[in-house]
Amino acid sequence: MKDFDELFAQLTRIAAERPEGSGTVRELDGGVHTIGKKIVEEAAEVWMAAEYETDDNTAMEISQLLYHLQVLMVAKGLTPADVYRHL
Ligand SMILES: N=c1c2ncn([C@@H]3O[C@H](COP(=O)(O)OP(=O)(O)OP(=O)(O)O)[C@@H](O)[C@H]3O)c2ncn1[C@@H]1O[C@H](COP(=O)(O)O)[C@@H](O)[C@H]1O
Repeated sequence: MKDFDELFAQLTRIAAERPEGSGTVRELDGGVHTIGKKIVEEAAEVWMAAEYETDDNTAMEISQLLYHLQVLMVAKGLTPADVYRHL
């Protein structure tokens, strides 16, 4: 099991090393517009899961939203510290 910071470190590494077959690399290559659309889509899936699905499905959709938010952070050069200082 990994936490937010561990996933961010993994995605930062992937962005630098660009391993073959990585979905993260594909998404980063799509750019901020593509990543942004994915975030909106996943946010809607979180909402629908919270209203109509199980808690476990909701947690899974939240994890996917967090992943796509992190991909956007990597694309923009933002770090978790940049976000945490607004919490
Ligand atoms: N946590 C995630 C994660 N959450 C969501 N996703 C992506 O988001 C998609 C889920 O979106 P949807 O529910 O819309 O499913 P979908 O419509 O079939 O997806 P698409 O066709 O839109 O890609 C998945 O298919 C993944 O592509 C993730 N991809 C990767 N990770 C983590 O990131 C790490 C690096 O991933 P790679 O770069 O692919 O190696 C992995 O080890 C995982 O830990």
